[in-house]
Amino acid sequence: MRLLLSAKKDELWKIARKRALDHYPIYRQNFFNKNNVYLMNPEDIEVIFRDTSISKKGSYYDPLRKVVASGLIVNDEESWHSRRKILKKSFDFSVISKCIAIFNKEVSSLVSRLQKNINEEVDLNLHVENLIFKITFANVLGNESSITDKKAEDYIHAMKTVTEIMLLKISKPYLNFVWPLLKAKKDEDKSLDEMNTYISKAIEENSDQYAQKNKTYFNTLDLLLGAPHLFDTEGVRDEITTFVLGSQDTTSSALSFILMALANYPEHQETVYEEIKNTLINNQNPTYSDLTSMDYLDRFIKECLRLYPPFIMMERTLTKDIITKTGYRLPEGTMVLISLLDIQRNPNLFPNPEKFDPDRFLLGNDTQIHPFSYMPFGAGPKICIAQKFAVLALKAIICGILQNFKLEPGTKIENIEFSKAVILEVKGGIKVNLKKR
Ligand code: HEM
Repeated sequence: MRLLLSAKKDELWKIARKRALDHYPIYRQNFFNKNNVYLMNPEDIEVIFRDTSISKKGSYYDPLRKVVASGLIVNDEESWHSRRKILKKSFDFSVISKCIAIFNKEVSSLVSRLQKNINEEVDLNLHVENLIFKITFANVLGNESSITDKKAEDYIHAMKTVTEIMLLKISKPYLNFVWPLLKAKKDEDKSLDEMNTYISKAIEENSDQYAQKNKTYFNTLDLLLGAPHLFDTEGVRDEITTFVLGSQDTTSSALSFILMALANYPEHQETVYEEIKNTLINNQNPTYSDLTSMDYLDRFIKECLRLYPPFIMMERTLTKDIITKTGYRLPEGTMVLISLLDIQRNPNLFPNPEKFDPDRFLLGNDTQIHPFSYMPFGAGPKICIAQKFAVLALKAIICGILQNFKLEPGTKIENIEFSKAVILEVKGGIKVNLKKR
């Protein structure tokens, strides 16, 4: 333990990766007197993730609770079930198929902006932040007209401060004792206030749509306002903030790594591009069915999310003693950590794990993959509610970019070093070179 504490942050990161490789299927690491167990065997994980009566989301998620007290992602109460049932309707076919027009509009304006960067090395993440915020928010409100670039930027700025502080609290839980004295607390309160004011105003401005009669289409806000017995004023705000927070960094991270992989593997980029060209013959915008029909793009994204899972770690705290399938006794109160980065690169679960091979996910080959060994969107009843929406958005953005640009590497895969964050990032960001198609 002393050895661990004295090592530098980078060293700790490497030690954690090596431990995961050396100690499959399980290892323990005490952290501030807490009994933390890393599980890697999919059958062990399945027991905990399928049965919500034996575990809950524990203190790992506390910093998030400060931001979205009752939001779905941290809700372990009875109400989770009924709230999720209602919110799930936000991602019904009738709703997300309508979002494709918004995706296409935002992607077109991104492409126009990027035309100015031809032959330059760009960090595309910086360019897509606004786009991701706008498409998530437009889906929630069913209306994008009230979201100006300036408003999006201000919100994203406040959200970044809050997420950085969340990371600080997760990595240094002992700060809790002196938190009220720190400047970070003031920054957190100010940014949270800005976020809440922004969302409350958007709710107020868009609530009148809900009152319209004979609606055939219900966006997230309609669904929330239509169930006041489940969502009070704060509940509505918490769920909307949860969607925005849950979407922003995860989707940006996924996109950055996908673009890096496209740029670094030109043969795969060509195959993806051919598929796009053959589907969108007149270089038109994709429809919902175009996006769902692109199988190679689908496998390419899956392989990127295997090697580069945006949500690095999931956690559950046991509410009962259990014996794992591999025979270990874990007492009530154990914090179980699921490191997606390690599990999805483990050679016991993925042969030749470092090889970039989208065909692992080819129909037939994918039967070898245990669903609880590949979980970029989580697994079990608490799986990401917006998985389909996120993949469609990623596909629409990639279509727009590859229809107009050829990508060459700025950042080289062999040189990347991950930042020690909650959401997967590369130190110094990911850069690609934009060439004209
Ligand atoms: C590539 C993008 C995304 C990734 C990789 C991702 C990943 C995840 C993961 C791993 C979980 C499970 C966490 C756990 O069990 O501890 C989760 C849950 C969740 N995600 Fe996503 N997510 C993405 C996009 C989105 C988007 C676009 C939204 C909203 C519009 C969203 C909203 C949520 C919500 C509300 C939950 C909690 C669900 C529940 O507990 O019932 N996510 N996500």
